[in-house]
Amino acid sequence: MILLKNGYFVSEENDLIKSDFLINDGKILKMEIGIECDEAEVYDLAGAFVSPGLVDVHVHLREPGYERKETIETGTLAAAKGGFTTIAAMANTIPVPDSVEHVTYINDLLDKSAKVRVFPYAAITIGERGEEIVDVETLANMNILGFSDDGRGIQEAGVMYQAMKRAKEVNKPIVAHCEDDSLLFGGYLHDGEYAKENGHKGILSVSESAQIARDIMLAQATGVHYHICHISTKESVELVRFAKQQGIHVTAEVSPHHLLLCDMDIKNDDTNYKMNPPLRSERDRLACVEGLLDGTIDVIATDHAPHHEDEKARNLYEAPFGIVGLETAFPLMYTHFVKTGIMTLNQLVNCMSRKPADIFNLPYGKLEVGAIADLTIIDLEKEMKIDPQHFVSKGKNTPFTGYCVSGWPVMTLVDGKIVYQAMNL
Ligand SMILES: NC(=O)N[C@@H](CC(=O)O)C(=O)O
Ligand SMILES: [Zn+2]
Ligand SMILES: [Zn+2]
Repeated sequence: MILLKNGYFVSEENDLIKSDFLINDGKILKMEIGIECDEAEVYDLAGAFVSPGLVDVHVHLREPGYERKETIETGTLAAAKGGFTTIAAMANTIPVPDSVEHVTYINDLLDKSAKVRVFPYAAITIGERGEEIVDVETLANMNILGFSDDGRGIQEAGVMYQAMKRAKEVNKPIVAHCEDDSLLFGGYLHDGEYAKENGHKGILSVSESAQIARDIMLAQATGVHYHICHISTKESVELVRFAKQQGIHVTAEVSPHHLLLCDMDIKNDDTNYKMNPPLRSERDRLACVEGLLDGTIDVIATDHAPHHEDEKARNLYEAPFGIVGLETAFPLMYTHFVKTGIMTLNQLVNCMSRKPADIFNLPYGKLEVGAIADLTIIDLEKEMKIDPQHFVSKGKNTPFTGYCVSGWPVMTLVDGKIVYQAMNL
């Protein structure tokens, strides 16, 4: 039994409410002030904030296959340190989880090494090659969150249509990285001011939005739950807004970096600003913020994409796409969106915990008596500079080095067990 004393949670009305939390057998047993319990291990939260455990539906753990970049152990430790209790692992590993054998192998590795709850995605197509669809009906029964070929778009409309039809039948979402390869023209940064001024090849916004437009029509035709990964352009947001108005079952995520940065924030061709989709224009960034605030975009997902230092040391053209995010997402969002009054703390908790659980039909993201005891304790006052050398992730590739932010997670509980605890708590 664990007793957390003197915490605060946030109500739907965005009021901070003082409470103790008694946790037993993986559940919240009591939630009120003045709980006493002799048998419990007691922790004084000293006024810290208690959030339902954060949920990240878009993480690259890299294992199996790319253990040099990250392992299940280091990636899930980073999740725990960042306050995430449930994460979903993308399928661009070696092997790709595209068969019963490969999904079983990955689930076994997760059972052995994961420090937080992890659901893998199964791929949509064999080898994420966009051609042959996986055995959707069988894989749907294997503890997977949904189907995704993240890292690549599905180029053929017919392949996507058939995958959606089959996913709909088994009640699983299609989680889509939207990118039309025929519209890339060798680009590797957003086709905007920074690319032009510095002589780089640009990625058109339409390479994302054109595929989203296609897929929204396919989602309407099939009735599948279609979830869009890392949305980044104004046009994409407008398409999702339209789709929701039509009653099409579409959800979308946005990453903290697309909410915080635009292409003009790139400094000195630093590859820590290179990710896919790229940092877009300020106008796109503002559209993403607006979309998140009005509910067009449902959730925040980090797209934690660790790479080795050697790989990121290459030039902008040659370095791989991707930045880490698990250990900085909450403090960045809290500091730049809640403290500035752009969104409420309750809205942030909704976007990072309740809604990601809800849209994927997971029983998490709840802070109430009887709920599963996935809790994140956050020191909203604690201010600290982001220093990648302190990351537990193997990936140090962040553009946020030196940002002074507050709202650091200090304790994370999964199923009522402490999986992370800061030294000073
Ligand atoms: N986002 C990225 O820039 N990179 C991701 C792939 C992806 O999410 O598309 C990766 O696996 O490195
Ligand atoms: Zn992607
Ligand atoms: Zn990704």
